[in-house]
Amino acid sequence: MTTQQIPVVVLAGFLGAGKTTLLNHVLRSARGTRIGVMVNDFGDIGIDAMTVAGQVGSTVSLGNGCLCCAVDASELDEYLEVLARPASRLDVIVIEASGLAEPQELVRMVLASENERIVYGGLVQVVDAAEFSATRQRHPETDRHLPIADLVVVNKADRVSEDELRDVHETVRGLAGKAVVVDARHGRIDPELLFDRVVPEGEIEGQMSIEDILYGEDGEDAPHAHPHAEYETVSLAAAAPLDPRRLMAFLDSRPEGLYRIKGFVDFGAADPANRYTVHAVGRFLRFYPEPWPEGEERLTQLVLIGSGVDAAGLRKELASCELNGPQDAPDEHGMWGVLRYVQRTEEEPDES
Ligand SMILES: Nc1nc2c(ncn2[C@@H]2O[C@H](COP(=O)(O)OP(=O)(O)OP(=O)(O)O)[C@@H](O)[C@H]2O)c(=O)[nH]1
Repeated sequence: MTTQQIPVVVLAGFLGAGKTTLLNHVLRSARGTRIGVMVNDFGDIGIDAMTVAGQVGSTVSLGNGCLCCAVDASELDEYLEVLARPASRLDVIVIEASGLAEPQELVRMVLASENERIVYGGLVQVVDAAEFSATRQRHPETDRHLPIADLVVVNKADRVSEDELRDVHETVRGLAGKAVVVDARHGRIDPELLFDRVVPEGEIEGQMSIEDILYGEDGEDAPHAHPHAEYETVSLAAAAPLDPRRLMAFLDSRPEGLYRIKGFVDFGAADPANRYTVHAVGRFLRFYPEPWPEGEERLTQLVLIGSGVDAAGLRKELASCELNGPQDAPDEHGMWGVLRYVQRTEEEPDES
């Protein structure tokens, strides 16, 4: 009996590009394909793991830290072992890299895995169409990530004009070599694009060979540039609800370097029914209210990622948003500032 190897697809892209959104779309529209998910979050609180649509028993979170910096592939192997055991009956495994990971390192680690039940299934690189130029300027290494991709998704097509989208698409196509380049809104790609791109043995589609990736183009295992060396992460978990006005004042004046915020906010009596998922990517800010999951502890959990930021100052500012007991109740219009950033149409259910 021959055992089918499970393809392991690496899903990468800069902070906030839309990896989790794409992954959730794929999970929702998988139609019978059994997908195992490995999430590599950056920050003490695993926000991504919490926002990936649950497939019980087939999601593992790699927690704080960057997988691409692990000294060897043993931690990855440990998790692959869990996901790839025959009882899981998975058809494909997707590793969502942290937004600061070096995708080449992740690919190397999958290729180096000793697990015989898995095979490298390709690299998907998600690009934020609206932030692409700015990200390239700040992180020129972005250009190195595209040629090793098998599929590049130019996401957030809705956030740019048609001309801008064409420009980004053309630039990406120029950098991405033979990779397939598709445009998307809210990560809505055909899931088949992800699963059918199993790489033929000995060859990675695109310009680089497996040897190039394993040993570096010049045959040397050169140390990789770390975008996250310059980034700092601040995590906050607060039991007290936040005051909407104070939080908005904080968000409206957030420093330039604070590129990414994600998490859940409890506004207490100002909206007892809903938990507010918050996302900031660059100057983009959105709240997504949804009923608190049953039995879930009412906590605010935030992860802030930025470069050149004053972590202690941010912590202090966030702490000052917490409500101090009943005498500190938010006023009745307090939520207006938050509701300006709620856009329900963005998370429409899939057409499929
Ligand atoms: N307008 C718009 N917003 C999008 C699109 N795709 C994702 N978003 C929003 O962008 C924000 C970040 O999306 P995520 O999917 O969390 O991004 P990510 O790449 O997983 O983020 P990190 O894990 O922090 O690197 C969220 O508010 C998403 O709803 C899109 O195509 N258009």
